[in-house]
Amino acid sequence: SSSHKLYEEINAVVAEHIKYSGFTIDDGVWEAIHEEGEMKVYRREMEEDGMIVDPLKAVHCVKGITGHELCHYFWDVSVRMEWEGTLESTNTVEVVSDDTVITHQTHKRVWPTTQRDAVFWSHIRHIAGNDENSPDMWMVCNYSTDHDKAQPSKCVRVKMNVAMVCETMVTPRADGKPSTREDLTCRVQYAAYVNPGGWAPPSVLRAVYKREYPKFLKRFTQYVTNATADKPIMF
Ligand SMILES: CCCc1ccc(-c2ccc(S(=O)(=O)CCO)cc2)cc1[C@H]1C[C@H]1c1ccccn1
Repeated sequence: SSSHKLYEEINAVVAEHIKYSGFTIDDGVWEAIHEEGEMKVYRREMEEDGMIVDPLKAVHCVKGITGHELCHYFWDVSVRMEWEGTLESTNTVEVVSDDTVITHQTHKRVWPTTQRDAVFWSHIRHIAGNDENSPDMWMVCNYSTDHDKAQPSKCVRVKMNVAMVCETMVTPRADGKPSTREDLTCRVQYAAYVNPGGWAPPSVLRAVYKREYPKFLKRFTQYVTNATADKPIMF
């Protein structure tokens, strides 16, 4: 229930991501590391106590799906192993409410770094737009948290703050018939702040992120396109 102690933090993190999801990348500070069709991936080089904590931002445009659908599949832990190629295991340690779960997941080891795991709350939210300058958005935030049911493990625990923010464009049909998937475009903004939790060779980490983030975004959006193709539109 929204009285749960987490909601104060959840609301603050959501507000922060809405503030920064202005869908503008001030090119001066963000370095493009990957461009493929509509997908553009950027990073800023940043270190904290000698550790690489490069913030990552990606924008994408996906035809034929809605922001609600993309966020639903990003939030739904039960399908995560189907699209997240770097995951070794995932375990839901608490269902906080019907829009918030706490998950403990381990990532496959990325040689030569030590294996990582993450414990985070994952919250899905619809932000109803009321006019042009406050668009209708769907958002999922994944934010590191502690949980006594998350077994201590051999892994190094990462700290992360991730947001998937989506807007849906529907082109009105000339014939006034109900929209079909050809009329849909989902504009995606993905932001990730991952602190690796322990030292790893900077060059290795930067190479991993440069390789893995575009791969994950491409594989995830393809997964949602396939999963929704023959289903009614979830607006
Ligand atoms: C040493 C750092 C290891 C490492 C820490 C963290 C993550 C990571 C965590 C969460 C999310 S997500 O967007 O919330 C989707 C839910 O899984 C994406 C990535 C990935 C890696 C490693 C495995 C690499 C990677 C990097 C980027 C994308 C996918 N995998």
